[in-house]
Amino acid sequence: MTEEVILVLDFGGQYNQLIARRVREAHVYSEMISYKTPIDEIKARRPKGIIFSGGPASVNQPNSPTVDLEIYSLGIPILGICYGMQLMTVQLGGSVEHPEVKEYGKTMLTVDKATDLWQDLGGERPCWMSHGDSVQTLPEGFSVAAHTSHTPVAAMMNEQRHFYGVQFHPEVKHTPDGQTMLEKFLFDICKCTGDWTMESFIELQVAEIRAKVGKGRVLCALSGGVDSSVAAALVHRAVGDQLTCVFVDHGFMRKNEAEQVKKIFTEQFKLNLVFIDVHERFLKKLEGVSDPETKRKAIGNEFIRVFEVEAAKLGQVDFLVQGTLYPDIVESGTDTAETIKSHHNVGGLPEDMKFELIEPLRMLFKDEVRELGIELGMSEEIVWRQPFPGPGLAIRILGEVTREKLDILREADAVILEEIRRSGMYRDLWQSFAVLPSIKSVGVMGDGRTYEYPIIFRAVTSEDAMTADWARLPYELLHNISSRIVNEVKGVNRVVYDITSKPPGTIEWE
Ligand SMILES: Nc1ncnc2c1ncn2[C@@H]1O[C@H](COP(=O)(O)OP(=O)(O)OP(=O)(O)O)[C@@H](O)[C@H]1O
Ligand SMILES: O=c1[nH]c(=O)c2[nH+]cn([C@@H]3O[C@H](COP(=O)(O)O)[C@@H](O)[C@H]3O)c2[nH]1
Ligand SMILES: NC(=O)CC[C@H](N)C(=O)O
Ligand SMILES: [Mg+2]
Repeated sequence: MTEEVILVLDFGGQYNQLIARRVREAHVYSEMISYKTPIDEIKARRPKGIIFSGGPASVNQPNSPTVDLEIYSLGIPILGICYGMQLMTVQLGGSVEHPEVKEYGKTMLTVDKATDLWQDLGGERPCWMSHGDSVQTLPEGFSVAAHTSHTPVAAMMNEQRHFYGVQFHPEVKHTPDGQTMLEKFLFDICKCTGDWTMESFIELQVAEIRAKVGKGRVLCALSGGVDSSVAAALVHRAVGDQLTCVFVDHGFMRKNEAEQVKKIFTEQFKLNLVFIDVHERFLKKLEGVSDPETKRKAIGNEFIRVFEVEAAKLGQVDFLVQGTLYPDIVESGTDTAETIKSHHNVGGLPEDMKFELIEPLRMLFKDEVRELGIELGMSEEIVWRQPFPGPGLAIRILGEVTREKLDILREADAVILEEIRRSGMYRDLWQSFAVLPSIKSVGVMGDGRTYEYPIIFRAVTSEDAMTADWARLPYELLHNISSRIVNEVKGVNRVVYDITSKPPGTIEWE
């Protein structure tokens, strides 16, 4: 196995990680790193190629993100996408301007030079655009590879130096030939071999984890969800008995969940496993807290404090494994991306945490993790579980969390899951769950007036949680869920269905 890597320099934007993911789909390992990464670190990785991502800034603004000029003298092929192409243009002596007409969405591209990335791709083909700035004058040694009706330089290249720029986004599915172009960059230009597989990812991670941990002890935060289960299996393969998994029952789990996780994990895995029930502690921490970010941070903090107590019982523990995925990181905010919500395992961690984190999945998306889980021989029952957020029901109760609201929500949620499973749609849905707002409405039941909570039912489809759509469920199923909740769950007199996609909504309500 070769250890070739393509580095993606991140200049911002919520969807940039898709670039690295598309490269991995071509069986070449890829990671996205901040544009601020020092050039020496980039050189030390010895990438076969570098991709500059798009980003929200304009290269003509003062203090817009940039990269060390030395990058152009390393002899490594570079592909600039959108902002990345504009940056390459100005750094190499060309110019970028802000024309009257902007291009957003599907646009026809005319290929002028069907060589290199466009070998066998001549003529007209659709691409997906999202830019306000455009290349005005080419840097020396570059020629136009493609244009559109509004953008004379929609793609450019310097064949000698192996520098390429595209104004459009080859990483999105709306550019049908995008993957083909990327693959030409990887294989024809960067000369990658394309022998990267999940199996090789496992080998690489196992070796890295062993080197990092040495003879140390490791704690794994295990929720029974897909990500932490896969992370635990991977780390266990690397360090065996040096690993202890800790499941925290914070009281915000779903109906019977703690028992189910206990059963699955003691039956299927030979891991050191500790279950701790600290629901009183968590509930107390959330007393009087209703702001979503405050809640998330309080939960993230408390998780770590609980792990510290467990670690102390084991003696010296230096490492904490979490099943963090890429979307958790980007939503929590990065150098370039705005904070949407602080995931408990990223933005919610306390500053004074002493553990060193081991997060082998931090570059991956959920479907890649599922593939990895299957490769590791995990059961479908675990691999295909719908995601459940670490803070659990606490972020599905809008406003203050109380015992009463938790009980109501838990029962309503159980009805939903039961009906969804019965309908055979469980796997088709990314998530399906109940939310409890802290408001009440008037109803009439058995000729009497009621004044009780509504339940919000949310069901979404998604590929990676970065975007999602509300599920078009059959009316009959909606009816069953609604009538069962109102009839069976005390304290609820109304059910509403959330028909908001992401964006503009998020999947969870807090
Ligand atoms: N109840 C819990 N006990 C211990 N660790 C937890 C718990 N809940 C979450 N975590 C930790 O936080 C991480 C992030 O949670 P997240 O819900 O994103 O992942 P997951 O539960 O492993 O998988 P899934 O996304 O399928 O629910 C987990 O991977 C795990 O390390
Ligand atoms: O472990 C987690 N800790 C968190 O703090 C957290 N917040 C959201 N989520 C899950 O992330 C995905 C995207 O969620 P949103 O669309 O609500 O931002 C969805 O799958 C959410 O369930 C979390 N998972
Ligand atoms: N998507 C992008 O990278 C946009 C680049 C730049 N902000 C522009 O509008 O042209
Ligand atoms: Mg989870």
